Amino acid sequence: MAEKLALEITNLNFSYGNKHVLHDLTFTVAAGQCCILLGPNGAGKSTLFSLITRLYAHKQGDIHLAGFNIHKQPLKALAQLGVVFQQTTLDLDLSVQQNLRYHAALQGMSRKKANLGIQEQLERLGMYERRKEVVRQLNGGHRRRVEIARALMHKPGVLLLDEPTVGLDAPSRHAIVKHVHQLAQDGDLAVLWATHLMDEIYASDKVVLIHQGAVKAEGAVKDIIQQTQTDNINDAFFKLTLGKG
Ligand SMILES: Nc1ncnc2c1ncn2[C@@H]1O[C@H](COP(=O)(O)OP(=O)(O)OP(=O)(O)O)[C@@H](O)[C@H]1O
Repeated sequence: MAEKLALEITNLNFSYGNKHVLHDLTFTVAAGQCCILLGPNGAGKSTLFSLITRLYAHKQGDIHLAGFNIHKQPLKALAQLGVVFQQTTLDLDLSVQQNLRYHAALQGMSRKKANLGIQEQLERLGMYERRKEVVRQLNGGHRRRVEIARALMHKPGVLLLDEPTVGLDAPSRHAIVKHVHQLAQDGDLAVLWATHLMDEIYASDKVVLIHQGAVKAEGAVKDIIQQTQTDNINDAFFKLTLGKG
């Protein structure tokens, strides 16, 4: 059976003024797939996320979410998108539940639907018992889980996470990585996870390696290792980005 494509990036180009930073980027993420967007600092990961979320508009290439072109059918396309940004955007003085209710109200969800969504998402992330706690009291890892729950409340088909483990300690990082992989596996959720940390990659993941705004390798972890004739994804990364290995 053909894969159901949730995110399609096709020949995408982007410049800041006359600085051309994305070069003919093309790759796909299927429903149920966890795709690691791996790239060193300055590779273009955040720029790509800004284009997918329509913070910036691209002039060349296409982005489709669940088959909807983000230029031609922006509302339908963006309804398929959940995003966890690098910087936290929770209100620290509100409880977990209040943060999520506020977000649900902005999305135009009824109170009943919001409550059901909040319960469902917080339970999946092991945070439902903590819904009445003020966010300021939560550690970084638990705050991240609340942000993931918030991003999933409207049941998007695609979840973008921009370096979501920055600043977290090792156990919290490990827990977030595990949770997100589980979310992709359990549902039909396509995950695009930007990172430069190799230990966040599972063997079952798809990897898109970008460097200087261009895709240098795309595929299953084992295929990239084979293509680069290296022993592990770490060495493959260094070979493709530094020409070493
Ligand atoms: N607002 C901007 N104006 C001009 N150039 C920019 C701007 N934002 C990013 N860039 C440049 O675009 C390129 C890609 O940057 P981007 O932030 O997308 O990379 P990144 O992979 O997200 O890096 P990091 O891991 O450091 O966040 C870099 O050369 C960067 O200097």
